[in-house]
Amino acid sequence: MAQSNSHPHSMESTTHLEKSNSNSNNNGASSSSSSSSSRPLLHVVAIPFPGRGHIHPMLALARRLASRGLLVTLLLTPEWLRLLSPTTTTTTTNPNPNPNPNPNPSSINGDEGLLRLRAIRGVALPSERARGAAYAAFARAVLADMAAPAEAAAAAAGVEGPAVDLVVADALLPWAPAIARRRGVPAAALFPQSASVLRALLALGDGDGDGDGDATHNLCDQEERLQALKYNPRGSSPHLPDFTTLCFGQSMHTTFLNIISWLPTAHSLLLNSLHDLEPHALASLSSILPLPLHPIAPSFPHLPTNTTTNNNYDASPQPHYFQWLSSHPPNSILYVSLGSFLPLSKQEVKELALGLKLSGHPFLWSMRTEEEDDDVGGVAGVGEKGMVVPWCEQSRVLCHPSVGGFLTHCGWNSTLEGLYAGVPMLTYPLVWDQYPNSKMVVDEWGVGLRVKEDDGGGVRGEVVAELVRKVMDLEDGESKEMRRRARELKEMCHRALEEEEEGSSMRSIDAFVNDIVMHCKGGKRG
Ligand SMILES: O=c1ccn([C@@H]2O[C@H](COP(=O)(O)OP(=O)(O)O[C@H]3O[C@H](CO)[C@@H](O)[C@H](O)[C@H]3O)[C@@H](O)[C@H]2O)c(=O)[nH]1
Repeated sequence: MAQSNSHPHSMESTTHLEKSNSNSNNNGASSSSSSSSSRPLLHVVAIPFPGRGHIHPMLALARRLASRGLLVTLLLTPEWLRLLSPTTTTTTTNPNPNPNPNPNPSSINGDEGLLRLRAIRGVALPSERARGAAYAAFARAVLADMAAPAEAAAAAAGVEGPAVDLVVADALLPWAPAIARRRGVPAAALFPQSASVLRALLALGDGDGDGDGDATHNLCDQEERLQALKYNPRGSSPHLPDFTTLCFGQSMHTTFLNIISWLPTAHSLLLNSLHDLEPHALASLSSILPLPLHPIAPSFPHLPTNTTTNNNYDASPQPHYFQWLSSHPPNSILYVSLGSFLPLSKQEVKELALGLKLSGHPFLWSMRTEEEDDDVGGVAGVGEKGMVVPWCEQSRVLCHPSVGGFLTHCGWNSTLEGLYAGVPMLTYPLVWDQYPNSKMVVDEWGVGLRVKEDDGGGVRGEVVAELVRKVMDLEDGESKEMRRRARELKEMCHRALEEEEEGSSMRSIDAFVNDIVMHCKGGKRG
C-alpha cells in the first residue's frame, strides 16, 4: 500500500526483516531440513477455509512466512491433505498419456522445511467434489462442527512444539479468534476476496445500530457507503437467486457480515490485493478499520517467495498439456475454467461448448467431470482444436506464451492469476463476488469482455463465439487495447514481487512478519 494511504498502525514502511532462511527453494519453502534443527522466529498456526479458492492463498502465505524463518503449521482436513498430494493431481480424460507426471506446485509432499502440514481430524464435511451441490451442509459443518477439531489440532501443534505464537486464519472462520484467545495469542485474518468486496460488506454493515454486537456497524460515513456499494456483490446481480437465503434463512451479505464481524478485533488483516489495483478500496479500508492492513498479492502457491521473479512460471517439470500448449503459436489458445467447485447447468455447458466450436479457436478447458455431458458431443469432440482436462495447473497454464485469453468465472484467485499472466479475460460470473470481480475486469481495468451479463441470464453459443473471436483477434482494435492494459497490469503485478525494488507484495509480507515478531517477542501476548 502506498505510504500516503497507509493506516497509521501499518508497519509497511518498516525496514526489511533480516531473512534467517534466504535459501528458499522454488516453492519458497525454507531449505532448512526440519523445524527441529532450525530456530524459527515464531510458530504460526495457519487455518484455511477448506475450499480450493481459500487453500491456495493460505498455502502461498504459509510458504512465504516459512521462507522468512517462521515455523508454520498448516491445518488441513484429511481430504485436503490428500488432495494436495502430488500423486492425486495427474489424472486426465485426455487420450494422451501423461509422459511426465508432475508435482503440482500447488501440491505438497509432506512437510517443506519450516512448513508443517497437520490434519484436523474428526470433522465430517461433504467432499470437495460434492461441495457445490451440498453447500448448505458444507457451510454449516465448517462454521460449527470444524471449530473444536481445529482447536484440538492447534493444541497438538503447540504440544509438538514449539509453543504457538500466532493464529492466522481465513476471515471466513469466525471461531478462529476464540482458538487464539484461549491459547493467549493474537489472531490475524486473511481475507480471500477483493478489497472492494470487503469494503462493500462493511458499508452494508453500517445498518441498524441495534447493538447486537456486530462490530462492523458505523464504520463508514455516507460517502464511503455510496462508493463502496458500487461493489455490493448482491446489488450488482440483483436477479440472482441468493442461495444462502436457502442455506441459512438469511441473505448472503448478512451471513457474510456475521461471519467476518471479528475482523476489526483481529491483530492484523492480510488482504489478497495490491494497492495499485484497488487503490480506493484499500485506502478506504485503511481509514475505517482500526488495525494494520497488509495487501500481499500476488501470492500464488507456484510463485517463488523470496527472489526477484521476472519469469512467468517456475521450472518444475511440466505435465502433458504443456506440450500441447507449446505446439501452438503465441497467444492463440483460450483457456477456459469456471472455478473449482460450483457446477454449471448442462445447458450452460452446452452453449459454451457450441460457442467454442463456432469460434474456431483452439482451447484448453479445465472441466470438472460433473460438468461433462454426452449431449455436448463429448466436448473434447468439439474438434482437434480443443483439449479438455479435469484439472490443470491453472496459474502456470495462464502464463504459457500460447495462452492468449481466459474465459473465467471470476473467482478472485482466478482473476488475480489472469492479471498476473497478462491475458485478456471473458467473464462468466456464477455467484457472489464473481459479479463485482467481472465488473472490475471489464469496466474498471479494461482487460475483458462480459460473456454473462450482471442479470445472470442465459448465454447463447453464437454470442460466446463472437466474443471469443473478438478477444482472440490480435488485430482487432478493442482486443489490442485490452492486451495493452493487460500488459500494464501484468507489469504492475510483477513489480509487486520484486525484492530488490521493494515491491509492494514483498514489503507487505515483510511488514507483517516484523509486526508479529515485534508483537509476540515484545511480550504483548495476551
Ligand atoms: O483446473 C484448475 C482449476 C482451478 N485451479 C485453481 O483453483 C483456484 C480457484 O480459485 P478461485 O478462482 O478463487 O475460484 P473458486 O474456487 O470458485 O473460489 C471461491 O473462493 C474465492 C475466494 O474466496 C471466491 O472469490 C470465489 O467466488 C469462490 O467461488 C485458483 O487458484 C485456480 O488456479 C487450478 O489450479 N486448476
